Amino acid sequence: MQLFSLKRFFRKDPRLTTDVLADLVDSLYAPFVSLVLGAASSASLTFAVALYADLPQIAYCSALLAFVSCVRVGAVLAYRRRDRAKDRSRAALTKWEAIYAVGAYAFSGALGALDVVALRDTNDAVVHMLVLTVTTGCTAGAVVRNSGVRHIALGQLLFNVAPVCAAALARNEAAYYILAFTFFVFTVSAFDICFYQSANMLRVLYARKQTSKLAQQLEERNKRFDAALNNMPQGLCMLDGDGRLVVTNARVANAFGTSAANISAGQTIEAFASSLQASGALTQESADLFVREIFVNLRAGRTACTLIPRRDGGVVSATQAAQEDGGAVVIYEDVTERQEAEARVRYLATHDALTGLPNRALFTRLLREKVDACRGGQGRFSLLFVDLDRFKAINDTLGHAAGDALLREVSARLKTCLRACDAVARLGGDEFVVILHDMDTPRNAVRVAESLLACIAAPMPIAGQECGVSASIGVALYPCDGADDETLLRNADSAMYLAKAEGKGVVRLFSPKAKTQTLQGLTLENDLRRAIKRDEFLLVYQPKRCIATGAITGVEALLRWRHPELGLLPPDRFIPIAEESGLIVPMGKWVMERACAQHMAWRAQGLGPVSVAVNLSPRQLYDDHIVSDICEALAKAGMEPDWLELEITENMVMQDAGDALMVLRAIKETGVKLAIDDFGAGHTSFALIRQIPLDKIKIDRSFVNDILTDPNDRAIAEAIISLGQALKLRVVAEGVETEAQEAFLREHGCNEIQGYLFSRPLEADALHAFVSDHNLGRLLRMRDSGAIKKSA
Ligand SMILES: Nc1nc2c(ncn2[C@@H]2O[C@@H]3COP(=O)(O)O[C@H]4[C@@H](O)[C@H](n5cnc6c(=O)[nH]c(N)nc65)O[C@@H]4COP(=O)(O)O[C@H]3[C@H]2O)c(=O)[nH]1
Repeated sequence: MQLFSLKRFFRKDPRLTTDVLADLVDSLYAPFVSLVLGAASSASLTFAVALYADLPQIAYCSALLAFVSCVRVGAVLAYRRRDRAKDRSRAALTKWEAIYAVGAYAFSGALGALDVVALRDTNDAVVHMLVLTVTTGCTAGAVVRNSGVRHIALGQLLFNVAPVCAAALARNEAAYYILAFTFFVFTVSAFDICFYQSANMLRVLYARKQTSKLAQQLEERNKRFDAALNNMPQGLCMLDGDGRLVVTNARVANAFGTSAANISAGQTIEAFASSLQASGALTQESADLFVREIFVNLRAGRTACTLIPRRDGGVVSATQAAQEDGGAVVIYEDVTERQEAEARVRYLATHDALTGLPNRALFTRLLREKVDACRGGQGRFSLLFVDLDRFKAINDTLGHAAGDALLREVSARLKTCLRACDAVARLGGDEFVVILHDMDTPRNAVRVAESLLACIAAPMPIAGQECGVSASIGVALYPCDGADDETLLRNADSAMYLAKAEGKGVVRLFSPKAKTQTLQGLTLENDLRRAIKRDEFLLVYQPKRCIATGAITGVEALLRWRHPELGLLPPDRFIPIAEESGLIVPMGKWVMERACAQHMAWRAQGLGPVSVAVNLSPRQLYDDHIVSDICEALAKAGMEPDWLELEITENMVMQDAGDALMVLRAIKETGVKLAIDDFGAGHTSFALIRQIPLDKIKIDRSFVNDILTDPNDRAIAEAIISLGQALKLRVVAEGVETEAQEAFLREHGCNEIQGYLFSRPLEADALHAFVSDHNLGRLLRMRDSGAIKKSA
């Protein structure tokens, strides 16, 4: 069927790509020698025939043949000289194919003409034989040579053979009929060969193109694979089922901190492990683990991850994934940093970052384990709840960095004072807890707790200054003060609360009383939160008297709390709670506003010039809004600032020469007066006092109390008065109860006194009446003594 499918034979393959067309055109022009030799031999032979037959028409044909051959040789030379790079377009190729086809058809036409002339014009059998030999040879050559381009091969076949057959039949002789038939058979066979050769050549060309395309794709894929392999952050090894490295990258060596020379494809995993060991990357043990795990996973065909310790302390993770062919892919990664980070996270989850002590979470676990271990009479222990006294004030005064340093110092001291078997933890803030192993009697537990107190109380250098801090400790014993961890901790906390309530800096054992006190403390704090809104606070005012003139110069506003159930509470019952909880800030603001308003109310009622003093707490001093709060209180009342006096305590400025001074100067700039309260009780350096913009010093009540009997107190009082005089500050003595005390103070140059001698703190109306009476009495005394007349 193929043989007679002429349409198909002539049709160009639709898949014919430009590349393949180029190869086909090349196949036409490439056999140069055969073309030259074929042309030369056929031309010379036909010339010889022409001479032999002595027929000019044969000579013309052979001349035409020679001419066409020369043109064809020229075309081949031109094709070979062309610029291949530019001349690869489909149009150019089609042009060259057409040039070749014209040459081939012309050559065959000339040959066919020769055959017709020879068979028609002569009966010489030798001429016929020579001409037909040339035709047969050229036809066979053309079919073989041009079979890549079928229409050229077929065209030549037809142009060569058809004239022979026609001329042979025209002779009307039996022998020439046979000749025509033979040529016909030859044509059909040549046709078949041409078809086969053509198809085969196309197949080969397509296959070659496909192969080169695949090779190119493979090369590109390999390049991509290599790029991916060498640029991935992890090391990769592909192993065959026998544990031999098939593929690997340089990162494997990096992960083990060794050179890439130690690893190569084709190596067994044992050889690889040995080279890692020899290079010092792995210990013998790690190398064994490295090989063992790979084979275990290979055999089980499972995916698994192994951590391989390096000799330098690093860790490499090997994640092995099984492959279908029995091999595996292993990803090696240096996870040293990740492991360290995880360890750090684990550490931080259980330890306090500031002090390095176990945190609440770890301590809760330790305490629970301890209780479990001691359950059923298996053991006893003590739990201490340690809370620093006035830590918040210290933190606020000296700053957080100093507070942190103090906490670190305290935890270091606690650790040093305890045995290795005891445990200490920081619950948060300034709260520490201690488990005293085997400490089963109250006496022993208290003894250790007191030694901790002493240890904490020793002066510590914080922020470049000697700082003294005390702590309160509550003690609960297992199992008598709590059979489970929560109860025990709660009871130790209650005992600590009792220690705070009973003066701070002491140790208290848990008792039902401690529990009640704690409950009261907590209840008070809750009540305190609501007290401002419910208007439960009130101010009382204690007058101050000028020693020289006897006039009331000012009053000190003192806070009281009218508790709905507990009645009137003095400040020492609630100020410490307010300080601890921070409620002192809004409370202090309320006091300032109320005192200013009262001062203006008295003035409106005709009371003479009486300044009003208000106590400031450390928390207030370091509150960002203190200056604006002062201005607001003055503005609300419409009061001039120099009638308001703010009393700060010595401790508030004791250890800070920076922040405290800055705030105090800003306060002073508002125009209010500043007094230092309880002077002498702290450790303020005289150098520091000089830097504070003060107006007044108040001698602490504790010195005034025994001023006549205790030489030390007397010396201190005298020194304070001298200091005040030297710094040109007014000196006020607090807590003056007797005339003898007043006489002493007068004699030594003290300016003012405050105390029960002439007045307790009074409510606003009572104070108004007191000052009016006092002034009236004074006027009368002055008139009686003639002082008024004299001055008038
Ligand atoms: N034994 C005796 N005591 C006398 C005598 N004269 C006065 N006092 C008492 O001494 C305290 C003087 O106040 P302070 O030193 O500022 O000491 C105050 C002050 O530090 C604090 N406080 C009172 N009100 C406030 C306030 O509004 N804000 C702040 N932050 N603290 C306040 O509470 C402390 C105690 O205040 P109060 O209980 O009112 O006690 C007052 C007063 O009643 C006397 O002759 N003999």
